[in-house]
Amino acid sequence: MKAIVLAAGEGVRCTPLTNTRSKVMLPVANRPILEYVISSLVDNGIEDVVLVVGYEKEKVMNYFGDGNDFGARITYVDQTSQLGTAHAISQAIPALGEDNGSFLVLNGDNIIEKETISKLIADHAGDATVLTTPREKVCGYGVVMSAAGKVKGIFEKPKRQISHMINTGIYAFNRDIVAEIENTEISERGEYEITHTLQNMVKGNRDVRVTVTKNLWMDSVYAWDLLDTNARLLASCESAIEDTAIIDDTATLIGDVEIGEYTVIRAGSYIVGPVKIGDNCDIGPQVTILPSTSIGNNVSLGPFSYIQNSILMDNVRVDSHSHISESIIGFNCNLGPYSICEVDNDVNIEIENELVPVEKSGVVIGDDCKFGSRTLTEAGTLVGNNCTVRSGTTVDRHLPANSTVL
Ligand SMILES: CC(=O)N[C@H]1[C@@H](OP(=O)(O)O)O[C@H](CO)[C@@H](O)[C@@H]1O
Repeated sequence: MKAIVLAAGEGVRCTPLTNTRSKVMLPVANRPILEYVISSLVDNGIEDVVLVVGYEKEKVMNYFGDGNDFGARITYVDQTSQLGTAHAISQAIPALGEDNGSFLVLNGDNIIEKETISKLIADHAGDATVLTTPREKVCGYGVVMSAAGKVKGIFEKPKRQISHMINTGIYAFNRDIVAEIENTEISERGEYEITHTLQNMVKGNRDVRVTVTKNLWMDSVYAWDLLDTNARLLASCESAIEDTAIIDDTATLIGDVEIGEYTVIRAGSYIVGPVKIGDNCDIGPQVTILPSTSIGNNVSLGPFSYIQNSILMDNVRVDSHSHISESIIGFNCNLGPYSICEVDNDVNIEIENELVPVEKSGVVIGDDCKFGSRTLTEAGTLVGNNCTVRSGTTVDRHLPANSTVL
């Protein structure tokens, strides 16, 4: 069996983190989201992967290359205009080659594990099989109604809660889906949607089946949702310390802590897992890192800094006495001494002209930002890429990319 993975979209609601890379390349537990999808395929014996790329495709292609390092054989298909999921699949099908057997389709931006798709692969029969999962809130997803294992209706982002089974965006199709896709009309959202294709098939009495997974399937709709996904993935990490790492005798490590190559943990630092720390990091002295935190490669944390439930991407530098909690700090950021990322409960974050309620929030900072000393960034603030925040200032609203706060 071969697989088509859709990885062409931007993920606009994950702004500012998706301003220079697509959502599939955002790191959680120090791996891009797409790597979890590829691994779950390879673990199920599916090595031939057609990857549909588009937005910021070079970053995807540079990371995954021909797939060899990940145990896969990857063929890339460039979707130059993003005209919907059915369009993306139709562009990719020729790259499956002569093989006329059934194939899988997956979204590249949902985190899954091996078992999530094992049952779909085993169960697929009929013309198409849709993988669903139960969710209390189905808003923003495709919703599936079924009886006796057959799909009775699939509705894209309905206004009413008509079922608790959501479409995971993972399917097994027979090759003759091509003709069905060709007959799919453009939707009211202006796209060719595979859910529309499937609904047409149901109406035409084709054999469209459903299978359910209760295994891992996580979607990060907004940037701050990555923290939940990160915590869930870290929960299954195990202690592992590379031989080349240097841990001072007076440092305390509790629970599952992963430490990469050549990383130094200096005197008096206190780390409570689950925590992942990448390669070549310089931590401490006297740094506190609490669950559930992922720290990328080449990160330095100055004395007395405190990090909790956060994601720090590669090449971040945090100076002494800084406080980062419930926050995401993008690649190559520099936070001066006494930088505070404030945390608050019940914050409403404005995004894409919508106010989104968040139970507990810190801040999200895009790539290449520079904060001077003694800055305070208020809870729920999104800072775009390449911003400069001068010493002693408070950031109390979203900053567009390339802003300077004096
Ligand atoms: C047209 C289409 O394919 N919609 C899918 C797809 O929605 P997006 O908004 O494209 O992410 O993925 C969802 C799962 O993440 C699924 O629930 C939905 O039905």
